[in-house]
Amino acid sequence: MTGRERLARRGRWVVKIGSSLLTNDGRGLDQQAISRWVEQLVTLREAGIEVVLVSSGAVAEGMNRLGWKTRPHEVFRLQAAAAVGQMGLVQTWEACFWKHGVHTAQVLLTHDDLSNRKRYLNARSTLRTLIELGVVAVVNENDTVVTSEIRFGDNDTLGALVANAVEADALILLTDQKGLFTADPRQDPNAQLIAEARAEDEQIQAVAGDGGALGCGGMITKVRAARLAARSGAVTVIASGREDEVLRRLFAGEALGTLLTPDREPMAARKQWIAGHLQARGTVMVDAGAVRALTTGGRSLLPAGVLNVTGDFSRGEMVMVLDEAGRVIARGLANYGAEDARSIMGHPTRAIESILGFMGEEELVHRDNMVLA
Ligand SMILES: Nc1ncnc2c1ncn2[C@@H]1O[C@H](COP(=O)(O)OP(=O)(O)O)[C@@H](O)[C@H]1O
Ligand SMILES: N[C@@H](CCC(=O)OP(=O)(O)O)C(=O)O
Repeated sequence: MTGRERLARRGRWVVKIGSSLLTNDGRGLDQQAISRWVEQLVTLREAGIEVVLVSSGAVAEGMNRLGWKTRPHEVFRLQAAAAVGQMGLVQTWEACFWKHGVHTAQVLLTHDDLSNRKRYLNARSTLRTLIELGVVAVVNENDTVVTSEIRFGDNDTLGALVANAVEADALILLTDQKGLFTADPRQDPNAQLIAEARAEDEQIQAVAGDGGALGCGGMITKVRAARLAARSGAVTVIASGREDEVLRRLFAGEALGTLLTPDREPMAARKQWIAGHLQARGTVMVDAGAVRALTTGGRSLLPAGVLNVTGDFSRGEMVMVLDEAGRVIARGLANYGAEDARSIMGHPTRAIESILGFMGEEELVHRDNMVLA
């Protein structure tokens, strides 16, 4: 399946919208553009895509509200502007989504939140819970508390780390250019659009230049973000947010913008990411039939094959799957928390609803979320 076709499947997208787009090149929040993106995001959700939004623009909108014409250099001024502008950003997103009956949530993150293991897991769990609740998280950097040394600065990197945390299928970076060009089109009118490349390709790093007056990082940070996102198997698209119906058309598989793909098969990358970044919070002991189904049949783990559950894990957390001798045969993300898992273990799938009072997934651990030992 090509990267473009993958976009046309149900899945999870992290959509990042840059400052220059959101603030209409610094003239204030572009309410019309924002409501058009929201309409498209709502359509995607209806088509089964789970959406997390990364919204820049706090500093640019703060500057606009404070009447500042040039971006200050002092961190404390940037932080003050961000604090002012963030109010406008979240108000606008919330009002637009609410017209469609969709709840939003403000999530402000720092570098520490995503590099410290415990906080990373907390942030991941909050984001995943919001997704499950059908709420659109509107993520930005927590500009008012970060110091210059630990700032992301640009939201491309933040978008990629959020894509890792929620194991997204796609990172969509909407910006003011049609995609990545062979040179900065602001400087070189002959620059050509690159339709597709490997995220790891050294050459695309070389052609990416820095940003405009309002944005931070330019294409350099977008290309780096694509490499980061590829670690957990996400494809990245850099496309113009000004293109009519850009999100709907990408979902329809249209070749818009620049597609940057992981070198490894996305599922393998994603599984490796899960295995390397999450700690097991419990164990699930399974019978010989389940061991065979998992190891030689490439199947998911159903509650029927489970003999014992230990630990106190929540839905979405990692568990170790053990055989009857206590050997680890796999690790994977549990679809049910420990208590529910204990209730349904040993029971056929059709009994889940009557035992728990609701029906979640058929599997206790889906094979896509499982890495064999
Ligand atoms: N090779 C390139 N292709 C396209 N744009 C480039 C390239 N190199 C540098 N740029 C610049 O990157 C800018 C987009 O980045 P940026 O200003 O940070 O926007 P955003 O706020 O969307 O992150 C473009 O306006 C463009 O001038
Ligand atoms: N957190 C900052 C984002 C900085 C920024 O401009 O990022 P970007 O537009 O992604 O280059 C803000 O909201 O202003």
